[in-house]
Amino acid sequence: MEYLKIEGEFPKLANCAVTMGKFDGIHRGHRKLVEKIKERKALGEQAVLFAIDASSNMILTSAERASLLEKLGVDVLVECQLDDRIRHMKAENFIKEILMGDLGASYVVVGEDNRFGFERKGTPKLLEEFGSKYGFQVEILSKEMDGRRKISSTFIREELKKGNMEKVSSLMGADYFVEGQVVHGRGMGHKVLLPTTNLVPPKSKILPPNGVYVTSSYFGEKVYHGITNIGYKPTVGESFVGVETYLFDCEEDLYGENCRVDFKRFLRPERKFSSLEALKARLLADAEDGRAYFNEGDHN
Ligand SMILES: Cc1cc2nc3c(=O)[nH]c(=O)nc-3n(C[C@H](O)[C@H](O)[C@H](O)COP(=O)(O)O)c2cc1C
Ligand SMILES: Nc1ncnc2c1ncn2[C@@H]1O[C@H](COP(=O)(O)OP(=O)(O)OP(=O)(O)O)[C@@H](O)[C@H]1O
Repeated sequence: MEYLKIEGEFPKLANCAVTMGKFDGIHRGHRKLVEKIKERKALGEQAVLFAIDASSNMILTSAERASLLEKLGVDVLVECQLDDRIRHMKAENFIKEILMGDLGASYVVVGEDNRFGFERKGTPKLLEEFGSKYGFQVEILSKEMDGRRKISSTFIREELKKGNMEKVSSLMGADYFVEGQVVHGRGMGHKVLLPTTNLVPPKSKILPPNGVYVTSSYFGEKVYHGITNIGYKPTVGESFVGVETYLFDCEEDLYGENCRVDFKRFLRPERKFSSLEALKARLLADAEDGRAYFNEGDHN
């Protein structure tokens, strides 16, 4: 996949099947649009995703989103900051200058309530009018629903803030995750409690509430089930929010490795324990709850 971060001028592309929007989280609705642009590859078009980059309070960081879109089969990711030029560009000019002029769109697909351009005046109907006048095809998709509510990044952020990880997974069509390099903690876990892997989550990413979760940790193709604490470790006191995982049945040295932690279910809030012994007893009980989750039904 070609990853084009726009700073100023847009690249000149041609014969593109384009979808556009903010695309934070890549949820089930977004995946439908990605499938549509991929279908157009059979006609010799490039599958292009035009994403506005919000860069803070994200479900996925820009790098995580790029890597996911590459796996999903997007050919070109055009990522653009919502700067003054884009914010003030009239919808008609956005279609003419960027969609038609720069991206050479031959096909555009958006959701039915997509809005773009200055004051969000651009609509799917406007795209259709330009499409029939200038000869590019436009497809408007109905919204992917969860019961009676439309799936959106806003909906996912709300559920993430509640720690409702099963709902988040169902809306996204994949688990919420945190990625990073395994770093050294203070080593106390290993000596007094249980061995753990520590990650420092990216600052731009929204985290679910501090607490303990059932997780799967991926090291390349290798996966370990486990339980993860998000928080400040109040019993011992830490100055930053960490993501710390006890991996079941793992005796490997994983320091320095890249890891992706997929969040499955919230178990309990983080709390301050009166002693490390009390914390350890709780961790062992949490581990039993975590193992029970993976023995239920088809969880993996
Ligand atoms: C699954 C899990 C749950 C945890 N829950 C808590 C908690 O509720 N309260 C707390 O103060 N620390 C909690 N911790 C963090 C421990 O305090 C931490 O493992 C210990 O302080 C060792 O940290 P270190 O690796 O930085 O030495 C938890 C850690 C894990 C892995
Ligand atoms: N549930 C959905 N079903 C189909 N298409 C969708 C759905 N949600 C968004 N889209 C479309 O995906 C593109 C990107 O959407 P965008 O990320 O901007 O909105 P969103 O997911 O509703 O997020 P937010 O809540 O932040 O507005 C747009 O074309 C939008 O219409």
